[in-house]
Amino acid sequence: MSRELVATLEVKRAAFTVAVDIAVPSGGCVALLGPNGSGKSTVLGALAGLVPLTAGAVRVGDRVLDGDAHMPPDRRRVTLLEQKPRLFPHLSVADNIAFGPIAQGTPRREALALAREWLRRIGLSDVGRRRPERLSGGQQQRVAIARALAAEPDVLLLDEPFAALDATSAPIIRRLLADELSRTGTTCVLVTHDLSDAWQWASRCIVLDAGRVVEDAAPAHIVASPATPFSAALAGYSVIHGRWADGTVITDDHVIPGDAGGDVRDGDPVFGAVAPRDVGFGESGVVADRVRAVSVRAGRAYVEGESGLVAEAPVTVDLPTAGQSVWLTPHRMIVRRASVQPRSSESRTA
Ligand SMILES: Nc1ncnc2c1ncn2[C@@H]1O[C@H](COP(=O)(O)OP(=O)(O)OP(=O)(O)O)[C@@H](O)[C@H]1O
Repeated sequence: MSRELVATLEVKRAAFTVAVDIAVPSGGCVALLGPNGSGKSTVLGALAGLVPLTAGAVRVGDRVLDGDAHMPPDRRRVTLLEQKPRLFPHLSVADNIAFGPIAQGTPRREALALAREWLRRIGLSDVGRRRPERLSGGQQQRVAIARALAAEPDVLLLDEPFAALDATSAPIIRRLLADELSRTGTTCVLVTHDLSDAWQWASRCIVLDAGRVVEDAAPAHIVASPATPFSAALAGYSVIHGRWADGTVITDDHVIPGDAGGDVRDGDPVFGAVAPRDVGFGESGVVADRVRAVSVRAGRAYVEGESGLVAEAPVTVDLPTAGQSVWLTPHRMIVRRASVQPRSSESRTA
């Protein structure tokens, strides 16, 4: 049975409009990324049937969820898992997990046996009779995952499911969810602010800005060659904004050489993406800068200039301090037009 998700969404929320096409192959995962307020949760709400479409259609396999008619959320076999577990407070943990199967017609005794099996799988066998309020946040999120998957949805929508978890719970829950998604072959859309999660889970990343798709590419492509300032910053590059002229990016204060694609013309607004490892610093160089901050991580130092450039260096060298003048030299800067249309060469499908 195919669980391919194909959606063409248009949603208007007051002055805000989302217009997005999404296709996720059966059992696959697509990541939705974008700045705050770009429309990611609205897209998930629309797919779940919680936010009405102004126009468009949603299909999973051969089942039409939106189009000529609107299928209500509880019949769509599409489950939304958010940052907060949102368990039913008046039901026991086991009854929370059994809720979906019972609603779908599974006899109560059988559904509770299923819930016990899920509790064993998530390492919480001894808490089935408790109310959710007596569990920690991480335990509640594990139960929320079990409740979501026990209902055997065709599509699981994940809205930053790891964001509220501590450093101990997060990897356990990541692993649990990854195992269960691959075991059950559930199709998945993941909203995240973490490119590592997108890299690990998704075959494609769709980047939204102001309700429209501005980038649609494989995670590896976004890491190597980000097409928007947002994804460049997400991938760990320093981002410089300016205008392109004579092989350089001209900012208010600096002139920085870069490598632009053929579609960039003199005078175009552009952004440059520079990896810290590609920036040197010293007493002479390309950009006369002032040190904003110096940080140290895993034996490497990061010298951040007021220009926005960051230089990586060994901690053994004589490091400058904040406020000190320094010359920064970017050896390689990817330059792209600042307002990017969706990549026409990339298919919208995953
Ligand atoms: N119930 C609502 N009524 C009207 N407008 C709304 C409603 N919910 C969200 N919006 C607007 O829709 C836009 C997109 O919001 P949305 O929550 O989808 O963004 P997001 O990308 O998920 O943001 P974040 O990363 O902060 O969670 C915002 O401008 C927001 O103000």
